[in-house]
Amino acid sequence: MSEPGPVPEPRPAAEAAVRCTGLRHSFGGTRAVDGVDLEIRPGEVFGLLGPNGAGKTTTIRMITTLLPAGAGHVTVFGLDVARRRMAVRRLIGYVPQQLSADGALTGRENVALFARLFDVPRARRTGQVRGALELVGLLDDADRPAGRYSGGMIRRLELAQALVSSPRLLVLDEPTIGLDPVARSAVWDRISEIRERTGMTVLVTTHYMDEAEQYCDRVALMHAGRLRALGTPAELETGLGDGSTLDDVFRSVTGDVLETGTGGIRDVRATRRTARRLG
Ligand SMILES: Nc1ncnc2c1ncn2[C@@H]1O[C@H](COP(=O)(O)OP(=O)(O)OP(=O)(O)O)[C@@H](O)[C@H]1O
Repeated sequence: MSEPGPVPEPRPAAEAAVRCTGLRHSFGGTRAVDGVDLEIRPGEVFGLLGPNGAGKTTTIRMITTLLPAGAGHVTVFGLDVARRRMAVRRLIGYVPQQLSADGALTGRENVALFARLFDVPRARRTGQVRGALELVGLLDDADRPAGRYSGGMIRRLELAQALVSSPRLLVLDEPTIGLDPVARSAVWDRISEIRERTGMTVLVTTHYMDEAEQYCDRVALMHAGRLRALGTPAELETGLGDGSTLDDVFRSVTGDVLETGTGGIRDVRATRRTARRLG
């Protein structure tokens, strides 16, 4: 009988982009994430939907290595997040909800800063910075201070910062919150175009069900730390009956109302968080 060999490295190409198994995290007595099983396919735009406090950001922070899993397991392109933290980070571009652009620097300088932070080789930096700005449609404004950008332009600048290291997985936490409808669709159009041009996998959280319906390949509806439904928007809506919307699906699986109420889907707190940015 042969000796057991070393544990082989997972095969990245055949792997799911993200796989969460029995994922949990508590803050004191609050179960923020309470047993999430989830698989995101390479190349899809996957939406994690739910009201404030549902556990979306906590889930994303565990996937992006920023928070250790309380229990359960996460892999990103086959790499175990707990054991291969730095390798996983190199595969991910992350745009958090909080401000990450510096208003005193130009758009180009902001993206160049991220290129250095993410160790883009010096010889490739100028080209990668230009390429990322081009992908988000900011080349013409690249040399203006970011403090003069509109809210939508800042969101696109943050996208460019996350894209500059050519990640395989782009993670966006509420990319359109606080933006007017025109800026919101401009951000989504860029996300769709980036996915088409690069084949990147995109994981996005959003409060806006209409955006998820239009732009996500599949969605998971999250409530009180658990996933309550998962599928394509059309599958979920058809499952409930003709003419149903994702809001209806959410209401039917959680018994909760999306649009109003405490912690409701249109909570203005998060909107203010964005409105204050660069102010
Ligand atoms: N650092 C923390 N300390 C204590 N409790 C926290 C912390 N972060 C999140 N929570 C709690 O965990 C739960 C899930 O929060 P989380 O931020 O993951 O939800 P969310 O769906 O992303 O909502 P939001 O859109 O408001 O960010 C909430 O009850 C929240 O109050």
